[in-house]
Amino acid sequence: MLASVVNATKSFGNTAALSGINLDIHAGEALGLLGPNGAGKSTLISLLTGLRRADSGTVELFGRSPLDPKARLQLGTTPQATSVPQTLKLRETVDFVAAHYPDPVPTAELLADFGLSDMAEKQCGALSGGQQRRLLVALALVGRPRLVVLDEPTTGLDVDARETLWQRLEEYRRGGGTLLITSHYLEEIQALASRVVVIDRGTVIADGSVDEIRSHVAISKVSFKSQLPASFFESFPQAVSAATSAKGITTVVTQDADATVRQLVRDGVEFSGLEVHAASLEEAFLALTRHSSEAATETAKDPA
Ligand SMILES: Nc1ncnc2c1ncn2[C@@H]1O[C@H](COP(=O)(O)OP(=O)(O)OP(=O)(O)O)[C@@H](O)[C@H]1O
Repeated sequence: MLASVVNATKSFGNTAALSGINLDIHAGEALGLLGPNGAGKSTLISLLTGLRRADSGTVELFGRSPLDPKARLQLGTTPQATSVPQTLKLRETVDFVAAHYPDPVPTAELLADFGLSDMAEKQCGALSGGQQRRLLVALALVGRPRLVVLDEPTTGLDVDARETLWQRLEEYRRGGGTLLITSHYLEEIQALASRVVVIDRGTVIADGSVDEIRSHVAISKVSFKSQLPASFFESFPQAVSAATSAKGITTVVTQDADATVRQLVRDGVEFSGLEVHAASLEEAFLALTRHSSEAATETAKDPA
């Protein structure tokens, strides 16, 4: 195990950012951390990277305290909203960070990997927003870290730039690296993560592969064209809702797609263009976090 958080709490004044959270990070995995705004993701990362201390509980990084420089030497990180030194050249910036590590990636190689070779002699202040993000992720990798922690690494990047960064991160992982990443882009988590942890209100509410997280929310969508009104399908067994789009496509949200399709046939419904979709990661995520906040509201309303 590379890192562990056991029963950690962290409050800021009266706000409990983390309330007894547990998390293990295993070598070689790409762990995607998901959660709504304010769920506690950045706070959790700040404990793991030694930027803050937990109020209670234990946090270990490579079997040591995350505050121990020996642990931090094996860690690469790009915190949310970091900026680059405006007047240093790119090459100087990479050299400077590389000098902290025993066996850094050579500067020219790293800049080439991230498509920044042409900019090597330019000042960092001249970089576009997307190039800055690329440089920051490159800097997280310069020390050949065992674990890379990235808090929303591709926010604000266009699709091409994002996909280029994903490729670099995949290569890092194929080379034996471990990744912890938060993102508001669910397709990013879907593309990169081998395991997904959903946190809400400072605790873990789901932990599994992308498919497992989706299956927590046993919901599918059955779509087709028919002449019947959507309300006809609402009474189907296991149906949750039904609606017809402007294009005349009816979508039945159901807890059992097979039962819905069997019922269509049994009722002799004339349908065409049948499609069945599993819930997306986004739908699963929304359902999980909505459920968790509704439960919390219920508890607050009824303290008994
Ligand atoms: N320095 C701070 N001072 C006071 N409150 C804080 C501080 N840092 C975080 N919080 C509070 O702790 C809670 C968790 O915040 P955190 O930044 O960890 O969430 P997050 O999941 O990273 O959110 P986001 O997705 O918006 O980045 C929030 O209620 C936030 O307002």
